[in-house]
Amino acid sequence: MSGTRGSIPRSPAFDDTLAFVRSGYLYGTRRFRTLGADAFEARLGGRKAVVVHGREAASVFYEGDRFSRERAMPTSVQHLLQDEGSVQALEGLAHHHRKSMFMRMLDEPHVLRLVDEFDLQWARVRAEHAGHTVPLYDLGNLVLTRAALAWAGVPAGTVDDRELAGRLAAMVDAAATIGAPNWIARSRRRRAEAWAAALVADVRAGTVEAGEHTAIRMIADGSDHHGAPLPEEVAAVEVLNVLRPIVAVSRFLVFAVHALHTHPAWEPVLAEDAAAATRFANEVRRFYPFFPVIAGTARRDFDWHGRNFEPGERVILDLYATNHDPRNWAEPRRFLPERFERWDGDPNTLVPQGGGDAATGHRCPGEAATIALTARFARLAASRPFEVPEQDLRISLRHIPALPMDRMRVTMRA
Ligand code: HEM
Repeated sequence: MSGTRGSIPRSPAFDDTLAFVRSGYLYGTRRFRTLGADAFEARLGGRKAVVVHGREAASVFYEGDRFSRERAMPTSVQHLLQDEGSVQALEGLAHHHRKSMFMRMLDEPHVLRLVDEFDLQWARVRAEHAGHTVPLYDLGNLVLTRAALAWAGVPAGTVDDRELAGRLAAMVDAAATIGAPNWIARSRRRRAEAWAAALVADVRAGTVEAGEHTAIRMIADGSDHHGAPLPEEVAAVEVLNVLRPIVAVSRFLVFAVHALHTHPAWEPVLAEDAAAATRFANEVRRFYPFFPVIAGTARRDFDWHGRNFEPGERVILDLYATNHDPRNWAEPRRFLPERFERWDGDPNTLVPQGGGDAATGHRCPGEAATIALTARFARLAASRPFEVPEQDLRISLRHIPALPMDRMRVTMRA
């Protein structure tokens, strides 16, 4: 264990937990600025961590198999978002094998089918709410839940979709909470897991039919890297790992409408040009706040930044600061979709869904689906299916995960 230690500055506070709670998404950005460094050491949640950001940091964090997610995030976050036995908890061969299932499930033909389901469900919900003023966030959760269920191959009528939408959304909404709200969301999650486990059992027993290439079928038939079938509870966790994040795209739908409302010049452009809608979706993902950070635990000894990292050390990659890093993004605080006309596609500069390579590391396998759904909805919204009434459009960067104050209320046209 050679190498130097201490070339990375320390945060001035003994413990940064309160600073993180107070500053939210801007916690890292503020410390990087005052310390004049792109990495610093801090105590967070009573444990030491090295907080890092930027292109190079994202590459070290995501490439080269240096980090696991083991004991990296507080259990309150871990249990709501991924949970034990999930792809995110795996490393090496086991991870590679499970990840390939997700990559197949979320390839281009599957993404196209998901967008088609989304279109159908949007048309249905739009008609159901004609003339009403509703929070777009809640509507998005419902549309995406229905689309995800149909796409995944869950037979219609086997689950209360409104209730499931609430449970899936709560897993993300309550991830950063502690105490009662977190416990309530975790108990709602356990009920969703029980439903998913029963569904997997029914698909395996043949009492519920799921189409050949559907996500439910692929997970029910899934095996580990030794060829053994996935235990029912692990398969259930992975069912939720597909449904929950599809529903989470609702935040980006809201942000897309926020962006269109505040930059109306984009409306005619999006209506005309599908490629512009993709650039718009990417700028939504870069500009607006979603997951602030991702934590990892070093799996082995390595040197970075003139410092030696030991196995078990915790590193926190600041995703928000990386997405707003002026070294890679000119005028990072301006919403400029046209910047993606010239973007070089570097996997470690645009990291709202992680960095590196999705097939080999922990980068999100659902990125293409997220971009396609957000771009599709931006185009739908540009055709003005609703009015945006007077409301509080502010987005507090202190609240994780962020949303506009009034959850983006819209009045659906008849
Ligand atoms: C709402 C948009 C989304 C955001 C902001 C998001 C964000 C992320 C991030 C930051 C990671 C990396 C976690 C890490 O490094 O440990 C990740 C991983 C993951 N995401 Fe997403 N995601 C989104 C949508 C999706 C979708 C649509 C799916 C699937 C349908 C999905 C499934 C997953 C899975 C299974 C992983 C774990 C991958 C692994 O550990 O190898 N996500 N996501």
